[in-house]
Amino acid sequence: MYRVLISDKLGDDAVRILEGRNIEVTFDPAIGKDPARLMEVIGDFDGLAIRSATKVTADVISKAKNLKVVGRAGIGVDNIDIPAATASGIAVMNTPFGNSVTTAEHAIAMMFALARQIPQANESTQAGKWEKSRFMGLELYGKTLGLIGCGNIGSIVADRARGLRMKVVAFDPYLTPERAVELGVESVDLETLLKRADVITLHTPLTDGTRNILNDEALAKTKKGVRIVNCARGGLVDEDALYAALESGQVGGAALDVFATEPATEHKLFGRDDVVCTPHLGASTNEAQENVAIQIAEQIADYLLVGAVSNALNMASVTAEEAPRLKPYISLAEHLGTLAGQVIKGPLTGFEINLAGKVCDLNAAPMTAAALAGVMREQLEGVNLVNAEAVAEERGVKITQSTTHSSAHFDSTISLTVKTAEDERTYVGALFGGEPRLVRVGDIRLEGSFSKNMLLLRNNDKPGFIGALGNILSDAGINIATFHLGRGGADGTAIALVATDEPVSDEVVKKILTLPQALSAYALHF
Ligand SMILES: NC(=O)c1ccc[n+]([C@@H]2O[C@H](COP(=O)([O-])OP(=O)(O)OC[C@H]3O[C@@H](n4cnc5c(N)ncnc54)[C@H](O)[C@@H]3O)[C@@H](O)[C@H]2O)c1
Ligand SMILES: O=C(O)CC[C@@H](O)C(=O)O
Repeated sequence: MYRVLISDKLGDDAVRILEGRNIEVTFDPAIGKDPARLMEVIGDFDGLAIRSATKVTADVISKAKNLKVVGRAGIGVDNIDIPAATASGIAVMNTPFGNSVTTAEHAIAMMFALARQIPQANESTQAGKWEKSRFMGLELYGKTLGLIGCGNIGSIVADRARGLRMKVVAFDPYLTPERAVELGVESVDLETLLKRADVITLHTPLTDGTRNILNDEALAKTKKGVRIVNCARGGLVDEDALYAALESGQVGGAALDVFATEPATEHKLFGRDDVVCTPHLGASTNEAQENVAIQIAEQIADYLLVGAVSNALNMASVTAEEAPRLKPYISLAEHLGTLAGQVIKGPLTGFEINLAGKVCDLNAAPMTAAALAGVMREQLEGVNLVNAEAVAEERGVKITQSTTHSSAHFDSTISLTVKTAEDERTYVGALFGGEPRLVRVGDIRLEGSFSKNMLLLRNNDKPGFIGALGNILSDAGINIATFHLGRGGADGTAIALVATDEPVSDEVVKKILTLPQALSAYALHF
């Protein structure tokens, strides 16, 4: 039974869904705030579901010996060390849409709070003051909203702002002209946005390209009195620069849901009349939390139980519908890779995979990853579908994928060619009744299934070899389970694929190689 830890506050639906799918759940939001405890317990779990409090650091990952998936109920994954997770073969998923509407609404609410000073007016009124003349607001109708980042949340903010009859300009290097037209926004460069916006709202991830995107220099280019809203990530706005710009009046007000350091319990921007703050509440509605809890629980369960991959940040997607169809082909690809990995000597330099026939209709990425993982696992520990491509790329392996829509003798075949500095080998496999079979080695056709202990032999196709081989194996107490022959190599050679009940030792392999017809012999395990 798989075990999942929920280490942050998450909607109850997550527990119900996971348990309903026969997964054991530990729900303890205190663990997310206690890194030492997280390190202590994480080794017991196959899955981890989090929000933003739990920090999945490289240290945590190093202790997560059974962990297969980290699911972030939300969007931002800056609390997860994704390269470390990938290196350990752990899938990282998020729920990119579940809280978008709620967060966009928070940004709009923050814009209104700033424009009409609602928090300050509320506090003053409830304190018994009636300061009607103190709170002169800004009408948003006809004003220009500058969106920095126009993805899921930015687009919804644009839509709501247009409903308020604001003009929307957007800076987003990835916004296509067609999408801008569809959204009714004007796509502009950052300089233009800074110059024209009455209110600027940020909706980008925090990356090297966006960190401090509103710094001293940028704020100096804005309209005097501009309002700034940040419901995306702390660190997008340089907080010292913002403080100075508020002091000088260059910025007329700021509404911040996020901070460079969180939780932000003390801050130089606190206590100002021109600043409105919330404690990272963007996603905090029952609706959004229910959405993300349900989505992440289903994604984690689908991944662990079915092999389906949705919204993963470090591997290709596989739908729950295609996962069962892909499964036997993934197994075939992995068997071919495992075979190849046991035969090659020295580091892998090139890897080619060709899908032929009906298999071309399926998602190729998991098959490529499985075959690569199979090859490399023989040389490196801990390679799996999640990290195979990254590990191969790191080692400079040239990966080539191709498809051929017809397959000569089979419904579908997977062909794998592996290259090292000295060698190049090709293995082709197909499915028989859903089971993986080897159907070609180099240019020699054969038809053999994979089993736990095997011998792969190449010999000159001359009399006496099979009898002598049988004698060596029987002298070593090894029983032959199945024997498949392939003949007709261009160089007059034959291939034998022999399944044995017992493993074949190196010593026995050496004896086989003393036979005059023997060209190569490999003891394989699957
Ligand atoms: N406050 C909260 O509680 C809360 C809730 C949800 C999401 N968020 C945050 O909101 C942000 C946006 O989320 P989203 O779902 O819209 O993400 P998204 O990926 O859909 O959109 C981000 C957009 O930023 C754009 N972008 C990237 N680099 C840019 C750059 N240098 N300049 C301008 N634009 C750039 C991208 O092209 C993309 O369109 C994320 O940081 C997310 O973590 C915060
Ligand atoms: O879980 C939260 O409350 C924060 C969510 C938000 O920052 C996100 O990135 O989805």
